[in-house]
Amino acid sequence: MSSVNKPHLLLLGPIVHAKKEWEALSSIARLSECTSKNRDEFIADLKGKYSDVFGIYRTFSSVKQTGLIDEALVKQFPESLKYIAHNGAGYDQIDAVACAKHGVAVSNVTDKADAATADTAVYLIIGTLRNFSYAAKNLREGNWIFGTPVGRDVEEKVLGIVGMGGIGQAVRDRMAPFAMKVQYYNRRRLSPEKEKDSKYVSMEELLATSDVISMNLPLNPHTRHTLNKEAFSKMKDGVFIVNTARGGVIDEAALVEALESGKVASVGLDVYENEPKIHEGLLNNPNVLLLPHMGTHCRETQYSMECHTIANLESAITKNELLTPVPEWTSR
Ligand SMILES: O=CC(=O)O
Repeated sequence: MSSVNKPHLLLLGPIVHAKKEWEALSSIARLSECTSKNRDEFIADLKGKYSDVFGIYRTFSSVKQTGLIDEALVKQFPESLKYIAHNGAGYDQIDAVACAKHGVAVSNVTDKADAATADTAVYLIIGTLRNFSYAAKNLREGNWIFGTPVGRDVEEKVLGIVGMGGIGQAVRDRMAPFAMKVQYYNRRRLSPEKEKDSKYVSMEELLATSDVISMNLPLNPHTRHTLNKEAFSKMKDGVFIVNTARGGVIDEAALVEALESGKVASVGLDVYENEPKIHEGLLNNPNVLLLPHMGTHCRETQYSMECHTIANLESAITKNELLTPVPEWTSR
């Protein structure tokens, strides 16, 4: 195939670990890298040098170049654009319904992100229960253990997992050997093979009976602020909350209020409502464990996520379908 006849793939954001695999796509595609510096420039380029683009590889950080892939942006897409392969499990930066309406299929990374994200949740669950973040800071300040509040045992605590997809199940599998009692809420109950020893409960019951609540559901218009003021009021006093999903599934202001009142004993967070901004009430609270959205920040996971995203585009070119299209596309 001569270069002019090959479909045009646009790289939006960096590929760090799978450069060779991306380059290898040049046998079937014309590859280019997005140079637009902001949304206005990107929209102009969609009418110029990207006007024949067939597929886009995008990363979470590329939002700096394009803004959200919302309906307004989708309306600017050239006719030629048929596929967006997102390198990430969560694709809340993309209005996948608007894309589907305009005939653009979107894929995300499915199981490749599960293990590393679940490992992060495990760290946050144990770390918040045991006050490890507080203790580490105290030690560095020369206070040894003095002043570190006494923690809580992990064993026998009831862990409530909200969202029992691949990541939720991986959290369950990791925490069961720690003798936590695992219950979960999911839109649909899992099959007995997938459910294993975890107990399916209503959201109301999960809120009322969990000692630790782990958020593992995607962010979308239905799940925004799943934990809000009302939800916090239904929880046990002194509950622990962990979030490795997306900040927006929790109302951060209501969370800070619940922490300040003691309703919530502590939180372990990897994600925030307005990243990279973090609520002052969290930043200034020594009794919380905060990470900078690094659930999949490890080499092997990032490599396999990049490869998976590339494989989605390869499949788009060779088979005219994505390997892991998002549900908004399959159910359109
Ligand atoms: O946050 C990370 C991801 O969505 O993969």
